[in-house]
Amino acid sequence: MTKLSVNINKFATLRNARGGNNPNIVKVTQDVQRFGANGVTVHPRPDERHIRYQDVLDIAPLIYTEFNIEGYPDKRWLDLVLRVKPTQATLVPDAPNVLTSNAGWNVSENSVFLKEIVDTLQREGIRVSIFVETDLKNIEKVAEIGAKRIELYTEPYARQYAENPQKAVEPYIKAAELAKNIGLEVNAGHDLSLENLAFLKRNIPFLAEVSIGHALICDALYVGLENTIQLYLRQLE
Ligand SMILES: CC(=O)[C@@H](O)[C@H](O)COP(=O)(O)O
Ligand SMILES: NCC(=O)COP(=O)(O)O
Repeated sequence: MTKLSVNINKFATLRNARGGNNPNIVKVTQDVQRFGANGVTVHPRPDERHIRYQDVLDIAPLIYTEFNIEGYPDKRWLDLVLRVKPTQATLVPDAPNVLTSNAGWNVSENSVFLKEIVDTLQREGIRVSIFVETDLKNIEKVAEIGAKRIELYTEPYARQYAENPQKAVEPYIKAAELAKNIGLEVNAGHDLSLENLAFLKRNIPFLAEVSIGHALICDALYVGLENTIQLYLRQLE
C-alpha cells in the first residue's frame, strides 16, 4: 500500500492571506484524515509564510494517521520536531529564501551534518527520510548515514511527464529499485497530481508514501476536498 499524506501548507497560505482563521488549520487536519488521507504533511519554513510553528504544535495531538514534518534542519526546526515527535521527519536542503523546494541533498557533501541529525531524531523514535534526486551514488550514501527512507524529488518527473512519461519515470524506477535493494524505503513528492500519480505508482509499486499538496488543493477548489482525496487514493490502488 502506498500512503497518501496530504500536505496542508497551502491551506495555511490561504488563511494567512486575510490574517484571520479561515480556513481553520485544526479543522483541515481533522477533515483530511476523516476523508481518508493516510497522513498529514507540513513544511514549516523560517518565514512562516504558510504553516506556522504554532500550527504544528496545535495540530500534532489531532493526528492519528502519520505525521510528516518536512524542512531544513536548523535549530528551530529541530527543536520543534523533537518536541512534537512526528512519525517521520523529512530533511530538505532548502535555503530560507526559496519559493518552494527545488533540489535534493548532496548527501556526500553534507554527510557529517546529516548523520548527526539522523541519529538525534531516530534515537527519539522519529523515522528520518532524506529528500533526494535520482543520482544512484547519492542514494547509496543515504544508507551509509543510517536514514530509513528517501523521498524522491518528483518535480523533474512531473515536468517531463506530459512530453514523454516513460522517459520521465525511467530514472525514478532505477533510483527506487536501488534504494529498495539497499534496504531503504521510498517516498515521493513534489508536483505530483491526478495527471501523473497513477503512472508513477504503476512503475514503482512499492512506494511507501506520497506527499501531495499544491495540485491536490487546486483540485479541491473544483470538486471539494473529500472527493479530491478519494480521487488521489484511487490513483494509488
Ligand atoms: C519537500 C517538498 O517538496 C515539499 O515540502 C514542498 O516543497 C512543499 O513546500 P511548499 O508548500 O513551501 O511549496
Ligand atoms: N513532499 C512534497 C510535498 O509535501 C508536497 O509537494 P507539492 O505537492 O505541494 O508540490
